[in-house]
Amino acid sequence: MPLEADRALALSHLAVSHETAVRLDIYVDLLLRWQTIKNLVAPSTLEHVWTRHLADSAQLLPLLDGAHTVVDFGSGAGFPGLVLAIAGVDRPGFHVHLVESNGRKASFLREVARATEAPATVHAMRIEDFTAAWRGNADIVTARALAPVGDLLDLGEKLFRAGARGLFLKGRGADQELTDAGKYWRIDAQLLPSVTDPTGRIMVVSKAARRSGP
Ligand SMILES: C[S@@+](CC[C@H](N)C(=O)[O-])C[C@H]1O[C@@H](n2cnc3c(N)ncnc32)[C@H](O)[C@@H]1O
Repeated sequence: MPLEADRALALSHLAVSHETAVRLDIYVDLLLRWQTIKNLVAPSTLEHVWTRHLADSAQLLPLLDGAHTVVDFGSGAGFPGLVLAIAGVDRPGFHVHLVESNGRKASFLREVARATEAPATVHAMRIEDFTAAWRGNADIVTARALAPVGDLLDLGEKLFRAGARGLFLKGRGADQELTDAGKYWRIDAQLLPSVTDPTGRIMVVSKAARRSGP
């Protein structure tokens, strides 16, 4: 499918303003430019960048409720965190923290955030170091294609203990991940169908507490 048709399909799923669509265009232009030298996403996904990456990320928007602060673990080229920041630009007080340890990807994230004026801060560091130093509040933790939910809960324990909810874009193994993590965590979670991927699931973790003892 040509890029223009993929863009039209993605935008038909997303209720975004003309201004947001323009910002997303800037994002995609930069991604295509940087990709030739920095290899930021799997080349096979570029043809469907709008549906595969942007619309996939943006489907979390309605689930943010009134969240002000989002922390995105392992942002890569910005999915889902940077898309949420761009699409949420008009929400008062909204801010997304993008945590990405790869320096080349972090530079790209900074460049897109600057060019789109997205309310985002890039933390070029390991998630473990970020959470250890984190002193703020987080309403939501997001992640896509980073780790099974049990590992995400380990990484974000401090944030979940303080009341953050999790929004994780998952594949077909989401049920099994919850079963595995349930050995160590008491989890209130819901699995919603992905709008963009028939095998995908959106995992909504409303509460997670580590089980004590064996
Ligand atoms: C498979 S990519 C997924 C990127 C993006 N979330 C997406 O869905 O396209 C995982 C990303 O997480 C980053 N990452 C992995 N472990 C990390 C850690 N402990 N701290 C910070 N970033 C990490 C990697 O550098 C990589 O960019």
